[in-house]
Amino acid sequence: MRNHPKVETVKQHACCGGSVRFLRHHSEVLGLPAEFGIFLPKEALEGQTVPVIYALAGLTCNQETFLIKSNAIRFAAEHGIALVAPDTSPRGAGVEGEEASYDLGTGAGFYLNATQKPWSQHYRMAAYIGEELPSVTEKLFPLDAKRRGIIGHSMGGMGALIQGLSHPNRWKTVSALAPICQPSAVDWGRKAFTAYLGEDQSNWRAYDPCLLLEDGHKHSSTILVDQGLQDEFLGALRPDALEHAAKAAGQALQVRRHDAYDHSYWFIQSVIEAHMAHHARGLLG
Ligand SMILES: N[C@@H](CCC(=O)N[C@@H](CS)C(=O)NCC(=O)O)C(=O)O
Repeated sequence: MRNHPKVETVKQHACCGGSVRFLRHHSEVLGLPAEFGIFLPKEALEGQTVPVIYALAGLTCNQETFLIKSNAIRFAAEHGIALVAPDTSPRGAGVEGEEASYDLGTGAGFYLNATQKPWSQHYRMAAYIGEELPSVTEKLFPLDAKRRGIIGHSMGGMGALIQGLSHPNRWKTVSALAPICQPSAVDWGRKAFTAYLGEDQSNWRAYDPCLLLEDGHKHSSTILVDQGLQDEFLGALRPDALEHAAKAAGQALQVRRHDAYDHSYWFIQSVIEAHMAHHARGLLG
């Protein structure tokens, strides 16, 4: 692999014919050390340039969670696609109260760029996942910047939808698992947006998938969303609102609902194959 002086390999394991690694670097955007996970399929280890899917996890998770629990690696390996899994927030920013609750601060960066003190100095996950991380990983490994997909779960599903809608040229394919679809209208989003973005709700629109659609942002591909109907957070996720907003905006969207499934990675494991196939169609086709 190409050398990059600022990036340190923390752990490395052979997996599904390729390699899963956890790397630490100094993030300029976050102003802190940051860790991310990556799966490189065997094609990348052999030097071929491969497509890549960025995977955003939900509240309380870190750079390991999606790679360990989703079962995505097996299918990424079959398709010859890399996976990149960032953390869900900066770590050790030193903001008072950042460890106090599971849905604000550490583990809950909401994939946005905070504008309000004391969060604004380090809580800049939108720029991190959208700009810095792709630039770092694409310098280090043979990943194709023109064939990037993005997927996420819950808060990360919201992040994937936001990135896909607001930066359609950055991501060729988009999908989400039980995403927070209308954060401005639910407790999770209102709490986070008030803290990170302030009281003025006009500043929330750039981070709300439904409002982005209302404001004319679209992605040229069909967005795939899966949702369990026994999800304990269903009321706060609002897939119906996303469907309405997409219909009104003319955004192609497929929402698949599944009777027995909850919000956990057991649900994700059960639908991940279809998501990897969705990305493979767009990235390899
Ligand atoms: N109140 C719950 C909410 C956290 C939660 O359900 N997180 C989801 C994402 S929103 C998750 O993926 N948790 C990690 C896991 O299931 O391994 C908790 O603190 O455990």
